[in-house]
Amino acid sequence: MDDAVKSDAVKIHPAVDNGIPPAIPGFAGGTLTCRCSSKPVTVEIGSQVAHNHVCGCTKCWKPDGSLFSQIAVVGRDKVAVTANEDKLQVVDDTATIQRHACRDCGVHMYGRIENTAHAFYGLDFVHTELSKEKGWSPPEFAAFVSSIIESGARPENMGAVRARLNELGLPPYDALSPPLMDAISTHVAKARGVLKDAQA
Ligand SMILES: N[C@@H](CCC(=O)N[C@@H](CS)C(=O)NCC(=O)O)C(=O)O
Ligand SMILES: [Zn+2]
Ligand SMILES: [Zn+2]
Repeated sequence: MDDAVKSDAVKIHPAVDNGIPPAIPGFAGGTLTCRCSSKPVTVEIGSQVAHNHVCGCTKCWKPDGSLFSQIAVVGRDKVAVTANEDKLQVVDDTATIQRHACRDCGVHMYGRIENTAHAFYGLDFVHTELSKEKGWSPPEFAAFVSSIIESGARPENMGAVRARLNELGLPPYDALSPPLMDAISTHVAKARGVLKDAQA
């Protein structure tokens, strides 16, 4: 990276650019609200989230001007739409993750996997920055980093982006983190009967 460029000149996501607040022990959820000034969609999350991370893919919702999204998982039984559900529509019904977005402001309120055979079936994907509550589990890694190029990021800046992610304590990966990729492959191997005694 060019030493003349201050590393914090690389903006990753508003929730991490100025330091990443820690989880609060015992934190048990909150309310996500879309960006509409009138009749906002609200979604109640009834527990702490897991596997929070920033994602560079083109499919996850990003705030305006952000290189990455911030996304975590929570049990689907802990997710309830509590207002203006009629404004939600699925962005792409052919995608593995069905992202339910507000049709007026475009914010994704939750993503759901409906394929019962998928390794992550039972988990919904949520953006905790849509809540006013403090104490959510912070992002722990960066996923699909190379994919930011597909949204227009300059390939020659990728070194600086990865350096900044490392500096923030968000190790960069071009898919999910190794433990999550291992969990997916373990699930597939078990389903195919090629792995019978794994613990994961
Ligand atoms: N390079 C692709 C990667 C897309 C991708 O595979 N995204 C991951 C991380 S969210 C995924 O699991 N997608 C499933 C889906 O979008 O349904 C892009 O940026 O669009
Ligand atoms: Zn909205
Ligand atoms: Zn993504």
